[in-house]
Amino acid sequence: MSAVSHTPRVALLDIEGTTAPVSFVHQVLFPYARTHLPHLLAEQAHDPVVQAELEEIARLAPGVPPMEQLTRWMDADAKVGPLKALQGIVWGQGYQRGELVASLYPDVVPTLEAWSKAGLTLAVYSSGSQPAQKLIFGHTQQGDVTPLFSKFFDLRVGGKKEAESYRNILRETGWQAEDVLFLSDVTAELDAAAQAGLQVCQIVRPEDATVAGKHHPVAATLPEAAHLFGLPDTESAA
Ligand SMILES: CSCCC(=O)C(=O)COP(=O)(O)O
Ligand SMILES: [Mg+2]
Repeated sequence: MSAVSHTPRVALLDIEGTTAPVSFVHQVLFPYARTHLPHLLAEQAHDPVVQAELEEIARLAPGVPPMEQLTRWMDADAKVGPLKALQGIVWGQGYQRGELVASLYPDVVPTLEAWSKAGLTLAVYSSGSQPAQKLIFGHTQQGDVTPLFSKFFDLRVGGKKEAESYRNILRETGWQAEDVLFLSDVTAELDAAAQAGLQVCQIVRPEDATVAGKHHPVAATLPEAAHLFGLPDTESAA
């Protein structure tokens, strides 16, 4: 049974819990950043990009030593611009050294290839910084899959639990709200996107023990979401 009367033209995808396993983000990426951020701050504090983020930390948390503030944010899994930007820089060094390779759920690349082939526009909206998004999709076990995506949105459009952020994405792209399908594991993000008029689907991955909400269509994988929304899945595109 289809969940919609209007077939989406754009798929806007979350990362953690939707395209990349929560375990990869929390057990590989976050610990890697926690280990390497002190060295980045010690060695590259005068790099203009790092310096700009340190200034932003000082503005948000006056008087708190920057590494202490970053640790507080990491402990709280806070989605804050300077933390996300600096994590992205550290991850970039990790991918470059071959110490990080990104894991995606196995259904992601085949399904996105099928959607792209069918003419869908694909885009990412994650709390991870735009450079970090390009890094994760640029260094997957399946190679560089960034060419699948037309747009990468991060916290610069606003937080993912605020409807205004999705309106900002619509304004920036000219997409019609009803043409866009937002896929995420987090119900508060789906509530905000739905409030802005987007179609939404919760991705509930059994391996991540995601809890299904009551108000939005639910799928365990991207091919399952494809069936709900009248999109091609891997098999029908082959
Ligand atoms: C770019 S991968 C790391 C994602 C990240 O830093 C994060 O906080 C998870 O955010 P998402 O919006 O993808 O759930
Ligand atoms: Mg998520």
